[in-house]
Amino acid sequence: MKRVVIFASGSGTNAENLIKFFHNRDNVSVIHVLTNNPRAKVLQRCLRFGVNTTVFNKEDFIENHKVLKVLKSLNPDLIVLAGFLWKIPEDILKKFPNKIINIHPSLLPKYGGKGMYGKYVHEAVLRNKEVRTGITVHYVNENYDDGAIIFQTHCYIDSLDNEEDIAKKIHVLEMEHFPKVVESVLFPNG
Ligand SMILES: Nc1nc2c(c(=O)[nH]1)N[C@@H](CN(C=O)c1ccc(C(=O)N[C@@H](CCC(=O)O)C(=O)O)cc1)CN2
Ligand SMILES: NCC(=O)N[C@@H]1O[C@H](COP(=O)([O-])[O-])[C@@H](O)[C@H]1O
Repeated sequence: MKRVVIFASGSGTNAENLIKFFHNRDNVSVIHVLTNNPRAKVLQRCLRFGVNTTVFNKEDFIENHKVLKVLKSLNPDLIVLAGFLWKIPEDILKKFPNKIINIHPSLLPKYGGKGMYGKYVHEAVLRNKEVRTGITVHYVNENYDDGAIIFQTHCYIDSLDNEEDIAKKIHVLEMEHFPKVVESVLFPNG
């Protein structure tokens, strides 16, 4: 059984989508969700599906390595960042090399890096009058949005689209593709 752990900071629609996708599989389980936000809606979603959660603060994450200790006890095969808004620190990266992936709501390398998350990405895409945007799933390294790209797919931006319209198009792509990308990472040989 492949063990998947998710980090999320907000609504958690991607986390829920992954939990549902793997819910009745006998070879993959989303065993735990961690968040830095005690008010994150992802916590309610996990409660509904009986998925255990951990809420942590900056000290646990960076100073006392409590999050690393939790991850070691969980022993995940894959760590998935799904709307997680803090930088994964060196200690976790070193402990789980090539085992951490992230979903980003743009066609990297464009519109990535510090400050580029959620609506800020869509606003920048709009501001620059892009005709296409999309999603990228990539491995996580010490920088934001800089790791090896695993998957990308795109959608088109219509002239009347606003930031919310783009967010909806991105959401559709994420719901459709992310679980299958996670599965392909877990089982690279099919
Ligand atoms: N080591 C890594 N950690 C994380 C990565 C990564 O690629 N390497 N990806 C991010 C997710 N992400 C984009 O996909 C991202 C999230 C947040 C930010 C950002 O600028 N955050 C702010 C803090 C925001 C807040 O606390 O509300 C900041 O760092 O000042 C950029 C990119 C997850 N972790
Ligand atoms: N740079 C990271 C970033 O912007 N991630 C984005 O946050 C959203 C989380 O939605 P969710 O909480 O409903 O899954 C998703 O669109 C994800 O691509």
